[in-house]
Amino acid sequence: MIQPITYQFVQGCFPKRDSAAHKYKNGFVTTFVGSFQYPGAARLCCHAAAQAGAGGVYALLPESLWPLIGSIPAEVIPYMIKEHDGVLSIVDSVENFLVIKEKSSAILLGPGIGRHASLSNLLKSMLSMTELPCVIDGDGLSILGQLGENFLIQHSHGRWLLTPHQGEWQQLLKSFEYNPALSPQELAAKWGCTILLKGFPSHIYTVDGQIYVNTTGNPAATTAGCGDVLAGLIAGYLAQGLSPDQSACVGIYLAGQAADRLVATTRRHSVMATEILAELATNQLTK
Ligand SMILES: NC(=O)C1=CN([C@@H]2O[C@H](COP(=O)(O)OP(=O)(O)OC[C@H]3O[C@@H](n4cnc5c(N)ncnc54)[C@H](O)[C@@H]3O)[C@@H](O)[C@H]2O)[C@@H](O)CC1
Ligand SMILES: Nc1ncnc2c1ncn2[C@@H]1O[C@H](COP(=O)(O)OP(=O)(O)O)[C@@H](O)[C@H]1O
Repeated sequence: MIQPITYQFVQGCFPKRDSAAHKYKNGFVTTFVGSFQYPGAARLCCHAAAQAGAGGVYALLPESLWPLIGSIPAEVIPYMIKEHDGVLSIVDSVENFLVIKEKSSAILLGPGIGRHASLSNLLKSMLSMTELPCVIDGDGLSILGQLGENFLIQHSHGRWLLTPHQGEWQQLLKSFEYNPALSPQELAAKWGCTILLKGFPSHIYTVDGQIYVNTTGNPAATTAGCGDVLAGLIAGYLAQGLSPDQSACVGIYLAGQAADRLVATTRRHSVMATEILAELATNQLTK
């Protein structure tokens, strides 16, 4: 049965914060997002994860982004990775990843990292070295396609959440040599991971066969960067202890609702990713 995501459902999922809370109890996110080509992806993902309430956000960033560090939110803790001729040092990346993942409770990989051949080994190492729940989006999905279906099945164990748009989904199926019409419901169970298939409406397919359908959102949010905000939000909730299914439902509902409010108040046909963030900062969830 397909279950609509409702206000009550989302409200019931929100993390509770008690008086003994401190930042490490609230959960940190380790992010590997953005590149010289896509600095905005780093900015949007990290901002969204912090705003969702993660205790902190670590960002593994290529050293070429250092001149732009001022555009990354001040709350984010950067770990700059050495590069040789524009290629990230695998040793440096993995060393830093090992340090910060120990202090984290969720990982976000992929948006805006690019698709350089060397990233395949890098992502493989990171994904093999952690048991933490992990959101994989954007270029991370393309690289996952190269790593193969068996790698996904062997490592996901219900902890990974894939957030493709239709283009990324079709590409992933092609990489795994699947019929493009294959049901995401069957694949979520086979792969052992949650799949959030973005579109209108967006659907969430869980490992145990449940399907959720989002009830918020509109095409105004089909602008570059809105997916990065969504991925960051989801990772932020994942870090605070929500399950991959809950994090996906909460993230997509909130981002869609923010876009709905913006369209209703501005009467515009289009919204920007930074406007979604600003809207969520003022109104997280409305009835
Ligand atoms: N400000 C930034 O730095 C931004 C960085 N981004 C990153 O840029 C990288 C490339 O992202 P792209 O999404 O452009 O990937 P691609 O460069 O692979 O483009 C997507 C392809 O899929 C096709 N497609 C089919 N259905 C689609 C759908 N529903 N939505 C989108 N495309 C569809 C498109 O026609 C296109 O050929 C990703 O890592 C992404 O995270 C983007 O999120 C945009 C913003
Ligand atoms: N047809 C649609 N109608 C409404 N919302 C959509 C539609 N397609 C995508 N979305 C939403 O718009 C955002 C865009 O995501 P995505 O395409 O991944 O953008 P990007 O990767 O460029 O940031 C997501 O929040 C997604 O849920």
